[in-house]
Amino acid sequence: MSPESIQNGDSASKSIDQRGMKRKRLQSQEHGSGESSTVNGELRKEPSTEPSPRDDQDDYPVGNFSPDTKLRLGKSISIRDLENRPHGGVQASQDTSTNGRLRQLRSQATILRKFRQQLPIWPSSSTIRSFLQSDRPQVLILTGETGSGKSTQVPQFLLSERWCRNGCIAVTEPRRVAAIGLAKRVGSEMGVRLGKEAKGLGKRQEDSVGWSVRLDNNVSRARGVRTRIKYLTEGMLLRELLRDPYLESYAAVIVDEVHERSIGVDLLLGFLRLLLFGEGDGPKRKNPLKLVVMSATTNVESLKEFFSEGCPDRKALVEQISTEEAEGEWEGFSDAESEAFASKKPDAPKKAHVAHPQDNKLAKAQVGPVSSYHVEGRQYPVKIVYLNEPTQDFVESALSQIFEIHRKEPLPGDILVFLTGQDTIESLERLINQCAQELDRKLPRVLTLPLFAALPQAAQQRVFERPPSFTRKVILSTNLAETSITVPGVRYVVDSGKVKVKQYRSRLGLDSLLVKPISRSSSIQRQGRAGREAPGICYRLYTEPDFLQMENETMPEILRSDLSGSVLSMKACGISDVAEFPLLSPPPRDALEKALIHLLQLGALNDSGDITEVGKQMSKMPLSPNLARIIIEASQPELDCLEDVIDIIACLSVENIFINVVSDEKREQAHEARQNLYRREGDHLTMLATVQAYLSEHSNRKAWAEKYFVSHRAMQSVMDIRKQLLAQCVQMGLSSNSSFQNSEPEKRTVTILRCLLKGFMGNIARLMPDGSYRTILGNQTVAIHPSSVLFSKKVEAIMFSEFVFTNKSYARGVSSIQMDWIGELLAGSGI
Ligand SMILES: Nc1ncnc2c1ncn2[C@@H]1O[C@H](COP(=O)(O)OP(=O)(O)OP(=O)(O)O)[C@@H](O)[C@H]1O
Repeated sequence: MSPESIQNGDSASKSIDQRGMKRKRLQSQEHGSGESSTVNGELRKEPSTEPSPRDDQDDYPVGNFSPDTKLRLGKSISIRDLENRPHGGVQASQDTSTNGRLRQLRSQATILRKFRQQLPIWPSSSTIRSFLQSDRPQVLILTGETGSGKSTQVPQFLLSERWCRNGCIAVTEPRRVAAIGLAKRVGSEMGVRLGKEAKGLGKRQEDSVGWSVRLDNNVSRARGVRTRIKYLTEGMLLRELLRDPYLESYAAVIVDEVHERSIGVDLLLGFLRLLLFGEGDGPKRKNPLKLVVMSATTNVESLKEFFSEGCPDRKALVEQISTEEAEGEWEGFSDAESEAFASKKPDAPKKAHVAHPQDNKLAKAQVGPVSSYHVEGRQYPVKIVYLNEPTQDFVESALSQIFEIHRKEPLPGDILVFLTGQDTIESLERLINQCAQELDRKLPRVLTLPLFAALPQAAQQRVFERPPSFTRKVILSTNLAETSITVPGVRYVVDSGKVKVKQYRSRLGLDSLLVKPISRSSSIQRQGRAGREAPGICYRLYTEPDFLQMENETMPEILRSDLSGSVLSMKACGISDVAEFPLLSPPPRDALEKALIHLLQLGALNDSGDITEVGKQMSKMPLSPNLARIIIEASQPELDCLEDVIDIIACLSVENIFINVVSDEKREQAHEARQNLYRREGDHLTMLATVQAYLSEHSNRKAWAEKYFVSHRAMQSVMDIRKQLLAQCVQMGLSSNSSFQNSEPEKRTVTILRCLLKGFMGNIARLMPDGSYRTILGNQTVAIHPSSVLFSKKVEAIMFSEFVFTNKSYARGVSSIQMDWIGELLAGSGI
């Protein structure tokens, strides 16, 4: 079985309408963007994946129920019953008025309340609230099994607190798909309208739940609407900090899935610690902020230590606890005691009960600024199955595991498979579709759905939809689905045990992408995507000894990444001495210095290390400093190639716009078909030509993409990102006039490449006499990646956008440049 043999590409065609290459400026409308899915290997045309007005409504994801989940509501109602009713479980009503809609939402919330009451976290509601009741800033570190109800319930528990009555709760999630899914679910549970759907109710206040993620800010701005809970990605809250440094619009912040230790989480924890405890200047807000840090798998002690270090009352707190311990009145909360209390075990230590804040007014006043609590219990068991022998090829093992489950297990029971990236997902998708065509007709059909970051948002949301009847969903995901999300219907998890991680090599100043074993914490999170609606099974495609050898936790991103973006965020938020910024895992000093130097070279900082105007603009963009610098350069009136550069950057933000073909025959066909898109200057201008040709296609973009072996899916994401970047540039007053389009093509090409060079000045290599390329900074040998249009070409120097290390060091996204440009650039940047 070869993964590419299922391609539907037409025979190669050389003729691209040259007029079609000229596009309308600023055009970002999609045409023919209907996404396809594959049911039993047959391509099906689905409705357009462009967000429709219904996408923000909770028509299917009224709680995203799986069809047969019994709510355990007592005798008669199952989720299937609910789904069969319009509006997720409310009697059919012709009343489409606002009041009618609100009534429907409320009935649905009443039904869901019974489900919520069954969650392991439910009995701990008042305990959790009592940790945050003092009139000082407080932190609660909350742990509990996957699926116990942390992400959906904790914000709702806090809403009724006195200190929260007029505020909003921000809940951060590592990824947008989780933020949107949770907002929808919690909106249904609360019985309120979501985001912009809430319009206000005249004299009465209307409560709402919203979300804010890249490309999509769904928060109502209507008068009379109070957004009570807002789910957002960590990056979005960091950006809000730039606008509202004291986060005055929030009464509480909940940082969810802290174990992921993304750079965003670590920076947020640092900013929040400063905001809560001031450190030097005292707390910085009028009302004390409450912070809850949550995860199923985290190191509670290190978090406690981190926040306690920043807390000015720390000494007093420690003394107070120890005095009272001696008196036998206050025990604080050891995990065992909390657990015993939460589960109301008859043998719970009496002292723990006495010490419980909700039961003891004195103790309530003494709950310290930093506490921790563990919620005991999980909803449904998940059986773990290991391989007996290690596998050499996890894609093939996943394929046989999927079909074993499919043949053996009855419906319902969708399968969620964890893989490393878009490339492995797409190969497995093709293999599954091939095998599915040969399936016995008596077996259910198979619907494969990919899920990775570069997928357009609407396509990502499809994994939450209910499959057609007699069909099993097989979701192929990166670690995007690893935490926070509940994919309805999933009973089986297949875990490859691998993840693709970015690793920064500070000596070389280059990022590389590596496939590595996951940590135990990730493995537990992956397992936890089953057992959320019914008992489940997790098939680990590794042996038990391999599991035991895994690192406990994933290495924090801040210790393995280029820190330029983080340092820029700190500088933009007014942190002058970044080495003093509180971080849970402080990175080595030389990594910080490298980042400072890099930002200086980019012109984001001045010689005194202060942020410049250019740096401030860069910090507002949802891009790495390199890419943000390129955009600013391109918007200079004398260069003025902003829109072309945006098209290239949008392509760089997805994994690959071209379909990865494997066999020699297909490769030749693809090469032939793409001839008119290829540019001799290299990959960046080839990307630009491809976007322009795609935009000029008005009849059927999907067919166009197939014909040129271009990934339609990737191009849809490119269109999304492009639209967002154009809007962002307009908002920031960066614009271009049309004269650039009229200038000579040769001159335009040089201008674009020189703009790119401004951001990629660390990624340049020159040709050596022996025919190899060596980087100018770092003196590292790199080869041009086989996927590049410049593969095996010899040019005097190259610039590249990505460094990949597989069996050797490769430059990916390569353009040919001239040595004299480099000379001018280096002279200007003071390197
Ligand atoms: N979108 C949804 N559709 C259906 N059920 C959901 C949805 N979101 C949550 N649930 C149900 O609510 C339960 C609690 O989910 P929640 O996300 O609050 O748990 P959690 O403790 O935060 O889990 P994790 O640590 O894995 O993120 C889930 O196990 C599931 O049964």
